[in-house]
Amino acid sequence: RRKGEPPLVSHALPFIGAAIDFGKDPLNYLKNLQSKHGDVFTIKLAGWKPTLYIGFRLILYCITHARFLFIRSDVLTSFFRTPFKDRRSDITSQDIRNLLSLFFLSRNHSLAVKSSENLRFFLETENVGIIKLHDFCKRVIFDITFNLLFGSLPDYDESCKETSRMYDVFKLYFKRSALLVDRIPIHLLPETKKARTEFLKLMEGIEWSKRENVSRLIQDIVDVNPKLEFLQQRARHLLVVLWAAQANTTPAFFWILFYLLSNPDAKRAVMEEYEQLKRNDGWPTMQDILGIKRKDLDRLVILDGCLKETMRLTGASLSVRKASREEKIKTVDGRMFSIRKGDYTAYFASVTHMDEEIFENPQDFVHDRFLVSADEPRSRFSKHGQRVAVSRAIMTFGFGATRCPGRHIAMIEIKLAVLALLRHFDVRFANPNEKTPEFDLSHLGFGVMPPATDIDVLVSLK
Ligand code: HEM
Repeated sequence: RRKGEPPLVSHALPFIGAAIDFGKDPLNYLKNLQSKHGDVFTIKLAGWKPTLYIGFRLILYCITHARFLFIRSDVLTSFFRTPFKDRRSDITSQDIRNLLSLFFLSRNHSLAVKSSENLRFFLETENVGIIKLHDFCKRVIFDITFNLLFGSLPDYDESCKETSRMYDVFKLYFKRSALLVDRIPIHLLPETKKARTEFLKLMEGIEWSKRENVSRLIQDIVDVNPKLEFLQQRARHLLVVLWAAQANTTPAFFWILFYLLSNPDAKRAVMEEYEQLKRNDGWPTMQDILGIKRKDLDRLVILDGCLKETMRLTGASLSVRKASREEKIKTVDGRMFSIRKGDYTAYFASVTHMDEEIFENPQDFVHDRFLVSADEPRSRFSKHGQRVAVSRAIMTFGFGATRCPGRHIAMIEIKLAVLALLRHFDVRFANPNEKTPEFDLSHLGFGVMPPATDIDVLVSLK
């Protein structure tokens, strides 16, 4: 260590360093180190050495290269402007069809009808069915994301088949993809490698000129290099975007459903608020549902609060930055730390999310934790006597210039999916004493941690 640099934690295992302890129980491990080394320290973690900030509200100088990838607002508008003309007579309820098409956010509301095995099952049979909730969420989010970003084929049935084919391959790739992010070489994961090769081929084979409603984001990527020799690179880029758009949205959708099902008061409050707005106050009716605007959704403050609470409880993003020059970091208590050019720095969101000074009983799901009344300040959270904005208190989407560019899409998508499902279906735990599943820690650091085990839910048409 040079003078002024953060303390370097020593570990019993030289290369692996903190990887095993961090992987087992990250929050307590970091808190323990904090009590020994203070708010800023450097650990060794499987070959790299990130400097971690533990204290909240450190003053961070800008030490990153900005890696912008904006999803343009026209993508959002296109969600709502696209007509949905595929009306099928074999759907059980007009309402479901309309509402589901709304949340599938694209002309091809494929999931509503055919391509989702689960939904098709209960849409077509109207029977009570038991489904695996996490599997269901994976399928739903893939359908939404793929059709939203990549558009769809003009022929409805062909489009549904294509989505199904893509999903079957993607799910094999997705299963172990967390290990790739952890830099495990893909040749050690033969099934994942095979699925990736197959998926890239499917991507390379897409005939873009024949598709409808391709999002601007994807169209721009496609247009950047239309030449044949770059098809493979382009396919890889597309795969990364498709992955990023689902890896966290899927578990977030799972967890909000789980918490709402576990907290009847919360579920009731969410649905009552929705029904009331719809009844009284200018919410678009089913007929003009395409006129729905983001500001309409923003009025569902209870639902918004439940989603924020979900993101707080399950979000474990590790925001990593590489110093592009030598820099000094100043903490709120006035101490300075030197960071070398090329060093990695990291902030682990759970440290804030589980901070007892900011959130009372941080382990609990409190559905109205983020609700404020008109006469209250916008945020009631504070640390060291200073107010903490909600956008700072929840860091599941990361922070700063590289904060997730898909965060608004994700929030809208999840809210609409929750409303559509709970409005039209009775959803209950198959086991009334269902316990909260453990987190799958292999996703630690990415965003939202998925459940380690799936749960059965009982679904029937209302
Ligand atoms: C609940 C859902 C989501 C969560 C929790 C989430 C979280 C994150 C986080 C933590 C990052 C890294 C931010 C940082 O470095 O500070 C990120 C990056 C990214 N996310 Fe998301 N994300 C979600 C949904 C989405 C969606 C729906 C899309 C696309 C439509 C998306 C696209 C991306 C992309 C492209 C990046 C890389 C940005 C860059 O490197 O500049 N994400 N996300």
